[in-house]
Amino acid sequence: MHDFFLSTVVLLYYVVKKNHKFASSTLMESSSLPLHLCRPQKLSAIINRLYFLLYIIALLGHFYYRTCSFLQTTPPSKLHILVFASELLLSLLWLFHQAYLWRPVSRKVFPERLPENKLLPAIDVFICTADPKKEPPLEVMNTVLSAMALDYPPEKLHVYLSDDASSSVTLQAMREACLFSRSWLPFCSKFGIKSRCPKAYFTDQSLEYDEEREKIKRKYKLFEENIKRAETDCKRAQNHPSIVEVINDPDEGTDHQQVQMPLLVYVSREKTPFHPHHFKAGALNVLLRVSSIISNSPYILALDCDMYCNDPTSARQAMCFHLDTKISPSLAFVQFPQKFHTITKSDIYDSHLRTTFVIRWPGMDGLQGPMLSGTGFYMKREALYGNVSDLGSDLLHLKQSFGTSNEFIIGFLYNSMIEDYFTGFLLHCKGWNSVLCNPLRPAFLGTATTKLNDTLVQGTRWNCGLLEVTLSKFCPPIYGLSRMSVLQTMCYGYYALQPLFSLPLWCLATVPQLCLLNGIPIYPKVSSSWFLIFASVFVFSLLKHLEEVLITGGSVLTWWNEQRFWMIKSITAYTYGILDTILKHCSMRQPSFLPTDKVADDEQMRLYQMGKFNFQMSPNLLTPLVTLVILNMISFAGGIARMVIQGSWDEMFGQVFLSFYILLVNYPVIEGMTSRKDKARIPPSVALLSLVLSIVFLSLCSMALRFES
Ligand SMILES: O=c1ccn([C@@H]2O[C@H](COP(=O)(O)OP(=O)(O)O[C@H]3O[C@H](CO)[C@@H](O)[C@H](O)[C@H]3O)[C@@H](O)[C@H]2O)c(=O)[nH]1
Ligand SMILES: [Mn+2]
Repeated sequence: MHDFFLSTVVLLYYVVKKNHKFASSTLMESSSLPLHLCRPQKLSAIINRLYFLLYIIALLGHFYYRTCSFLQTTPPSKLHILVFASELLLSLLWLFHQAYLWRPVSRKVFPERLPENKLLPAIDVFICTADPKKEPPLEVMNTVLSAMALDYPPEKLHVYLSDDASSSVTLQAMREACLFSRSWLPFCSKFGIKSRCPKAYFTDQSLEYDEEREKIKRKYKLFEENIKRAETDCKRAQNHPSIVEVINDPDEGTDHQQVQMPLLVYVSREKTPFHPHHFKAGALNVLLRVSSIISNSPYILALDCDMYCNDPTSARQAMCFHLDTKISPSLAFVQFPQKFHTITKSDIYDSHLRTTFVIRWPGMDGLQGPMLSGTGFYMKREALYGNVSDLGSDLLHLKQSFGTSNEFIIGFLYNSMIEDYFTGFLLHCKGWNSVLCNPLRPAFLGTATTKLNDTLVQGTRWNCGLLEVTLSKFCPPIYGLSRMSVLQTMCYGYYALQPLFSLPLWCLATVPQLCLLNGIPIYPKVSSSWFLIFASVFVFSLLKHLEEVLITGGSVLTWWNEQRFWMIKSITAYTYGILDTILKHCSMRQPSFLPTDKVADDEQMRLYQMGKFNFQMSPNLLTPLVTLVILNMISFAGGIARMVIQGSWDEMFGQVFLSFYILLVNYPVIEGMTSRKDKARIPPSVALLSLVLSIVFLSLCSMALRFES
């Protein structure tokens, strides 16, 4: 039986090999055919530019009105200045965002036109894990196995796992995974399996099982049990020596009669509590150095430990760009969009990051290329070994920021919590390009955060990371301007300023409301034609967002959820991102990168799937949000009363509507305070505290206003 199995595999191997020869000989004849095509999304570009024109006219009208009314009232009121400043900042961010919409493109690849296997370049796969509790070794091994099973010549594939926890369980799991891969890899190629992450493959209910499939399933179960048994004593060490273990060396010859396998290496770098280890960027740089000695492949695929390969052909797809001599000299990386398998249709926490991967990256792809996104990219190793001189700084200083090696002085950059954005930015500044590869079948699938608290903590970390770059000498809108095109600079500028969204949102959720309660109009009268200008600025931006969502396969519900979550994020994650950065600059807080939880308990998953907000979270994050909602409830009720009693609806309608809109969008928060009785509702203590805070704020400010006038 065993022999039969082996000979089938060997036979298959030769058939495949022969086919490749055939394929490559046809390639020779058709070598003029392109490996990929890039098509501008003409219709989108036309719509976007028309919208830009229309909107800028409305905005200019808006500014004109504000300026005139300032000139009429001397001195202009402080509250009006605040509101206008907020509107200006929002407009600036809007302007930067237009760069993404200017020239979107889409691409198509033809992997079947690639040269024969022996001409393909080698690839080192880097997988990072940091915490066996939050990132269970079984899941990590599934990612490792899916990478080993990539449809690529195995002798040209080297898989490295970096374990920042230095967990013996993970190391043991690697050995188990290596054993299992000896059955799994031949099985995948024999049956041409598309879904090569074992867990994903075995949970697919639609599969029919024959004898061989049953056999491999049993082996997987055994593998799973072995790891699960060990998982019970997972520790996350902070103080440990380094370990580099070659788990499977294809050259060692013990496997000579078996199927050829990729090299598999376990790496755990040394860590001491007194020496900064720079989180994921540090781990990636260690992998860069270790791999440069072992395999030194010219290309690198980086994966987060939860991002398994969902399409084994991604490497070949990426090579369609890297091997195209027309673009390859300046091509640093091919980025695949992040996609997730844990997301429900309603996606209440906007975990898809739809705007990023569906709107912004294709937009940048039409310029100099998308930003580096941490995972799912094929990078040219050479691009990371930068030319130091053009950073215009002394070597010692650079070593402090980027690590102590002379040879590998650049690698992934350290000064920011989001090493991907920062590293990608400097690559683009140095003239490298990138491309987005977004095939129909997702190349990689990961776990998105499905808990509100986690999503916001992650958002805080990202925004703090963004600000760290903005406040450094590499401030994107300034540093980028002389080094890349204006549009590409605007794209980076948008992210550089993104945390600042919190300022206008805080302002517009409090100041017009305060004014409403005190009878101070902020917006033009409904009966005046200026009102129309203000209304169109508001309505057009909503409609444009709706158009984008619908055109890219989303629904009205997606649009509404994204509106809400943008507000929530601005008030919480963006705000705390700013606060964290300030604290860090005053050395009152150490940078921290706690990995997100890749496992969800049943209760949490149930809430998420029902589309119910899970308010079990840090009160620090929840209180500001609830306070603003309560404040708007008060101003809305007060505003209606004022309109009825004084008949001032013409003057006050804008502000009453603003409060109403904020309440409407944030209805889940109101529901969480009032009608919900479950464990994940808003705790009454938080609601009470928020009520007190909003009353104190409103009364103090109202008193100050009276006092002034
Ligand atoms: O000290 C650390 C901390 C994290 N990680 C690994 O980094 C990866 C990403 O961590 P995760 O907790 O999943 O963070 P996310 O916020 O989901 O990561 C996103 O944002 C990061 C930048 O903040 C990018 O590096 C990631 O690729 C991107 O998916 C995981 O594989 C971790 O194991 C380490 O190796 N060492
Ligand atoms: Mn992640």
